[in-house]
Amino acid sequence: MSQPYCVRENKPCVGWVQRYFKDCLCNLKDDFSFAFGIISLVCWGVAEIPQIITNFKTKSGHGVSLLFLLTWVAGDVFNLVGCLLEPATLSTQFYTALLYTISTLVLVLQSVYYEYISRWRKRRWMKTNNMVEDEKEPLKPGKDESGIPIPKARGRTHHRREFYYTSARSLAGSGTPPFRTYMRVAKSGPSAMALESDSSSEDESPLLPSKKSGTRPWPIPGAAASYGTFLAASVNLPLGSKALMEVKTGFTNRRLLQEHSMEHSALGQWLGWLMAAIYMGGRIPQIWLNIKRGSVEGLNPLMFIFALIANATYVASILVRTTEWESIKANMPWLLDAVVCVALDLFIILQYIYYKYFRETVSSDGEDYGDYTDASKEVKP
Ligand SMILES: NC(=[NH2+])NCCC[C@H](N)C(=O)O
Repeated sequence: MSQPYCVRENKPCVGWVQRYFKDCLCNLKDDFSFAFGIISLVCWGVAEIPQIITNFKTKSGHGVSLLFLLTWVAGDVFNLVGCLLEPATLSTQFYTALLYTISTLVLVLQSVYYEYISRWRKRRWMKTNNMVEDEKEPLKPGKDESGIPIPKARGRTHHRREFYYTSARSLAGSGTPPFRTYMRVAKSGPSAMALESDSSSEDESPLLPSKKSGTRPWPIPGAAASYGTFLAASVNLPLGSKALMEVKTGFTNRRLLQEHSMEHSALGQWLGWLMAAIYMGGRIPQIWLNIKRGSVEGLNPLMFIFALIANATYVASILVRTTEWESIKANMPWLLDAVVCVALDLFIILQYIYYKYFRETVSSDGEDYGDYTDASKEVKP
């Protein structure tokens, strides 16, 4: 097989880059573009690790919106397929997509574990314990119970706090869900989701006294379902369509596709735009969660700092490579998405600074999940 060659520069491509990334670096612009691509790849590679560690330390995933993570996963799928089909995308783009899909899956699984599986196990354990206790003791209101501001308890995020301030007996009543908890009509769209207040990660409102009972039912990811409906409806998934066949064929060989780029780039573009819409919309649940809680505890800002750098260098890698309109146009969904995400991540980082340093009443040891230790200050009226 002949060594790929830079025609204009009259020299061979950079060997290892060609070998591992199937990319031909011919000049300084290409080198810079590739370097930016690698920075982006590394940043995405590490971006989610701080959050995974924070979740692990707090044994919770309440700081990050699960909906946000799910939109990442959904966008990642379109991104991967779009990158495969669109020849104008760089190979670093594809590898970056592969890398963050994997780390996001880890983060999603971890959050689901802490927020649902582990909580469910705790609740089961509590129930069993309460039943045993109820058999031993006659029913009488505990003296602490009257002083407990149950409606203000922040429930899910602070399940440890619940254990301290909510009596075993009041927890035992939690089998009865608050009114309408289970009979939720699926609403679509972020605003509808925002109105939901008693399920999923987005259910903390520490600043406003809640009208609902302090005892909490097993959380159903209602908002997740609503938002999923919204996303599914807005992207109009191409299942069973001719497009799916094209994707199947496309997977077989990216090189082959490049030869027939005109045939397939339309689908690649289409998937790219779907990806962009999903990614851009995905930040909304996180921004909303922060606003609703009036707090950023449990959220690791490093994830958004890395994401910001990763998105910025991603844009740079594309724009430094070429300023030809044709290529920029083909990369438009990826460019626009990354630019908008930079702005949204900046917003989230500013939100973090605001809530952490200007609004947060709890002073912790510098860790944003430290409020568990100081829960009484927030819970007591
Ligand atoms: N699973 C991921 N980290 N996906 C990366 C998403 C990239 C997209 N530009 C965003 O910032 O949302």
